[in-house]
Amino acid sequence: MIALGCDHGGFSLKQEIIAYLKEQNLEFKDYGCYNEEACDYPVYGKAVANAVVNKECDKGIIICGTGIGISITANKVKGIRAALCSDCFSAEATRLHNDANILAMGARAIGPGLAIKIVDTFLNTEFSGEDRHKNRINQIED
Ligand SMILES: O=C[C@H](O)[C@H](O)[C@H](O)COP(=O)(O)O
Repeated sequence: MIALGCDHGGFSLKQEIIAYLKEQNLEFKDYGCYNEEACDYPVYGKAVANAVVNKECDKGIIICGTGIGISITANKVKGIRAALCSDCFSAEATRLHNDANILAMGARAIGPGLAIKIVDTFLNTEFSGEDRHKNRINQIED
């Protein structure tokens, strides 16, 4: 189950991602926002982060204008490793090395075509499980 969240700046890209997830028969829960009316990204970043740490969802995807505010918010929640990605290399590397559990993107920074590729890469790359990476993740948790 994938948790989705955005602010008004990310709403339209989130709709594109929802269409893609439906096409792929992937289950998701949408934690808002639900329209383009101005709102505050911390509300939705926190909701998705909580859904992931509480194990209601396995991974999260969060979007705001830049992806920055909403990723800063999510990373305040213990256990969250949110990665702001605007390329597929980073999306793959953050799964392999950081076992990132939330993908953040900036809807004003990248287009929907690239965003979908990034989502696909993020969701289809497993953590490498290598000891050096586990050790570093443990240090983050500490
Ligand atoms: O990091 C913050 C996000 O990019 C927000 O989406 C952005 O600050 C919203 O800006 P505005 O309220 O001017 O639409």
